[in-house]
Amino acid sequence: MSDNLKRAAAERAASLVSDGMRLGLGTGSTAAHFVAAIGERVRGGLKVVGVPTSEATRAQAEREGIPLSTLDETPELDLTVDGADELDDELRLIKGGGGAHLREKIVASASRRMIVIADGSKRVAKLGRFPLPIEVAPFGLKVTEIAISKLFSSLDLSGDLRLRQSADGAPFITDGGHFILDAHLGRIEKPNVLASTLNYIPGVVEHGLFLGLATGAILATDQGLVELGQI
Ligand SMILES: O=C(CO)[C@H](O)[C@H](O)COP(=O)(O)O
Repeated sequence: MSDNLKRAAAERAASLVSDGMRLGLGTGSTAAHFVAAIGERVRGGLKVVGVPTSEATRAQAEREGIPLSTLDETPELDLTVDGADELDDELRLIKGGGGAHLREKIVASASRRMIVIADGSKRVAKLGRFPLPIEVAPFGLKVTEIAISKLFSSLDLSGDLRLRQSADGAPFITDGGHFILDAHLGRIEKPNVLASTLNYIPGVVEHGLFLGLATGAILATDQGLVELGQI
């Protein structure tokens, strides 16, 4: 998707922001346009406070001059705007392509509204084409991997689990100091069952299925913006 379309979705989301709002600031290339748009408005006098979902977003928001807070200081947020790797018509998401889904999920769960901004091609009939990111503790990696594979078999899911690597070939390390296993599943028939059972596996820190968190979506397409849910 062109950067102009990402920016258009982000600017529409930024137009929903008003004085006094406590904002969750998402992570990724689309969310970065939202952070830039909010920065511009802050420099024009908008009064908001932001809670970043990653160290990268924190650094960008600081450069933009957006006043920042933490969830400990500000545990209730009015609106989170974030990107997604996949979404379906029930506003169920796969996130974590950028490896930030642990903080993204905590921030979204602290928000009254979560609006997804994304490229229209990320809208799917069934989740799972995008590999599901599963953040895991480095300790006992093999044991956790085996437990996840057994869970997949018991749910009739097949596909590889791949340890995410950085450009230098070393394991990718999240902001929380964990690894990510990307599950190449193809299709996820029952996201609710998979989401809840993954959470029971010791060693799984958080997965990228966001269910019941997004309240709306703004999708950028060549034909214009498409809005889903409550905006
Ligand atoms: O979940 C995420 C990061 O963990 C991102 O929001 C997701 O990967 C989408 O990124 P982009 O807007 O660059 O396509």
